[in-house]
Amino acid sequence: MLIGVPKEIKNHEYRIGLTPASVRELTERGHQVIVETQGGAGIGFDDEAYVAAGAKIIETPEEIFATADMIVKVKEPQPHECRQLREGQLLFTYLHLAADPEQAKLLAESGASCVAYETVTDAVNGLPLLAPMSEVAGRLSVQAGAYHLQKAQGGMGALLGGVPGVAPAKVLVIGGGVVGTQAAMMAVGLGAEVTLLDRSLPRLRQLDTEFAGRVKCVYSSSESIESYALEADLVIGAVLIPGAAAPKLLTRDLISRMKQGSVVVDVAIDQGGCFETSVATTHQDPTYVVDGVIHYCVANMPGAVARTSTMALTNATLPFVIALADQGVEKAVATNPHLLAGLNIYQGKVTCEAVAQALNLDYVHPAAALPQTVQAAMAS
Ligand SMILES: NC(=O)C1=CN([C@@H]2O[C@H](COP(=O)(O)OP(=O)(O)OC[C@H]3O[C@@H](n4cnc5c(N)ncnc54)[C@H](O)[C@@H]3O)[C@@H](O)[C@H]2O)C=CC1
Ligand SMILES: CC(=O)C(=O)O
Ligand SMILES: [Mg+2]
Repeated sequence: MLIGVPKEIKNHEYRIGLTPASVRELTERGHQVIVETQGGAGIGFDDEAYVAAGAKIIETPEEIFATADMIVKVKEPQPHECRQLREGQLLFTYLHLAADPEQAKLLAESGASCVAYETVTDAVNGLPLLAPMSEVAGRLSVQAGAYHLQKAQGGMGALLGGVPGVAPAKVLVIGGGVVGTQAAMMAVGLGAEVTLLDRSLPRLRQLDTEFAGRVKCVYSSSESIESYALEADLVIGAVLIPGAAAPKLLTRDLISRMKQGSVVVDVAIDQGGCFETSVATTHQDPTYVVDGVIHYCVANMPGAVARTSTMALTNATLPFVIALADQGVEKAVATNPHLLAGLNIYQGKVTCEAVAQALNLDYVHPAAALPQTVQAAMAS
């Protein structure tokens, strides 16, 4: 298969879909890989490293989109990238379609098969291609929050850990999955007073044991969200209903009653955000203020530490890239239900139920969208 890797074009996005090490794995299996010139240069993967791994360097993204059988990216394609996709082509990247009707429309119109990293599943109810970036974003969320609590950044001037004689700041983490757990761990490490809310009792039990009393693990309800948010210096939004738009858990009214100079970090912004006042921001201009509360809503937080993130992401995506390249999309998803869960758009049809629901579009079960011959093979 001819695999194409264009340079990422979102604001301050230096990650890349394949490292030279992952290119080598693919070329050793007989695949061809084309990489846009300077695609990994921002994080120390220069063109020579890709050539040494067996890739060919291509001058323009247009040539990559025009020739590759599979496009491997990191962030969701931007509108002019979507328009270059074509029928029969395979796109493998983050999509976050529930919050992005325009992208969903363009991808459906392209006729391409689009597999979203964030809805690929695993055998233990996890999201293995979201998890590494959630680990990064969870850890970063506390760094971002701590920074913006500083007076010169517009914050109230609080130090997360306090000092002897002065109480630590209060951190509220809403959602105790991968992002929330990593955020709580970092906040504990910095000495903050941490409360974590989740709606899953098994998850709360597990975290209560793991944090051994160092984090208050509380059931998430409108009441608990309100009472802890009003006391908080930093709130981190880390909820997810896979594939779906994030529920709005902090209302505008509640935000208006929070402490002046407090900070909210909405990590769930890529699924539309879990605070009513959240609007996606960029690394270049990451924050804005609503009613005295600083909002940090960067939709590609891991891009800030792009070298670590690229390696963590490609460690997880490579086995799936190999499966897709070796078998082609139809056979790969037909033989792996976890990859099938990643199929969001197939030849114009929306094949992820949560996305279809969020965007009020017709849903076709992914297995039913595949060609008859593949369906027959799946049934036997
Ligand atoms: N902004 C960025 O750069 C990045 C954003 N993300 C996003 O962060 C979000 C969280 O991701 P993960 O931690 O990997 O998801 P996860 O699935 O591991 O955890 C989500 C948690 O939210 C909980 N939850 C659901 N509804 C809730 C509610 N009403 N109240 C409290 N908890 C609730 C679930 O029980 C689950 O424990 C996702 O939207 C993900 O796409 C992830 C990486 C980077
Ligand atoms: C998950 C995601 O949106 C990111 O890594 O940018
Ligand atoms: Mg600003």
